[in-house]
Amino acid sequence: MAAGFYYIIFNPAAGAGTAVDTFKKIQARLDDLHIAYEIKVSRYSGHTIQLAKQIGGFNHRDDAVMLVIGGDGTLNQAITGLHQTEHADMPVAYIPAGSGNDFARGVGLSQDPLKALDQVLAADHPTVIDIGHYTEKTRGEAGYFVNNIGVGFDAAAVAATNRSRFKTILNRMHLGSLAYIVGVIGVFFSRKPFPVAIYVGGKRTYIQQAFLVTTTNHPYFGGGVRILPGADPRDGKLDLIVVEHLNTPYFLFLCLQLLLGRHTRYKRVHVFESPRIELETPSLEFGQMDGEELGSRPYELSFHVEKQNFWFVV
Ligand SMILES: Nc1ncnc2c1ncn2[C@@H]1O[C@H](COP(=O)(O)OP(=O)(O)OP(=O)(O)O)[C@@H](O)[C@H]1O
Repeated sequence: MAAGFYYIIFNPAAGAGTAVDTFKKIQARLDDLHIAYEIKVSRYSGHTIQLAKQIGGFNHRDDAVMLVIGGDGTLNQAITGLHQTEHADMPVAYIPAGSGNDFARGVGLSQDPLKALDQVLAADHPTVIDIGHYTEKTRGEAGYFVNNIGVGFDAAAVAATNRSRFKTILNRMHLGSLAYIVGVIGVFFSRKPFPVAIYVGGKRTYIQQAFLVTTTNHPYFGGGVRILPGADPRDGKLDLIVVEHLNTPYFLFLCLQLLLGRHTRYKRVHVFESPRIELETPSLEFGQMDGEELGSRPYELSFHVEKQNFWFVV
């Protein structure tokens, strides 16, 4: 079955505004091909959730696909909104147009918008890919993530990057990953290790000196860093990595090994894989979800994996 209609959700703020050019290219190609669509533009932070709720709530077509043009945060919000309707099974197509685009990397979707559109248009049935669901008990929140949820180092780096005046400039130069690296260096010297308790398969693991605690759906985070090369977004499991910080030189060594893809072989790097994972941090820590800030708090998180219909071929 071919897609008969595309509901487009477009975030013009994604990629520090570079998504606008991407959107124009996609629209021109759809018009050339006489493909039917309707555009909904995200006008403020969080608006994408409302737009996806409207699409899922009012759609009556069996052949409709929701096509998201934006970054990982936009995709997250579109899926979150769709899951608040009776049409959570509507397939989601995606054109990466953000700064990091880790989901596209993680599932094998091209970073080139027109090539990604070719992958979308080549689909004739939904493709099922894992997404994560989380519940955060400290503040009674719940939701979905497509990439990862991090507590500690990466989340502090996201918070620092978002407050950085360099982010917009670097994004305009297509150097969004560099903005994140600047944030990483900034927090590296300011954050302290913290204790974390992990619960997987009925077993509790306590780690006293955790620094990075990231639960991920696929290998990438932070705009292309392969944090967990073995994480597979189609295996029905989530992966959790905890990197300890014993002292600065050793942590720097582990970071170097991470960049070389060899970090998981060291005993101060802990990897857990399961459809269900729980963790608790007693201290106030930063959190991030798909690159969006979750705020600072003691975290009590439960994760499980769910299946989502997507619409593209890889
Ligand atoms: N019209 C808008 N103006 C400002 N912000 C918006 C608007 N629409 C959505 N947003 C917000 O834009 C933010 C960034 O979106 P998104 O994550 O898609 O892009 P990105 O950060 O550039 O990409 P990535 O997450 O892939 O690095 C989200 O927090 C979203 O709520």
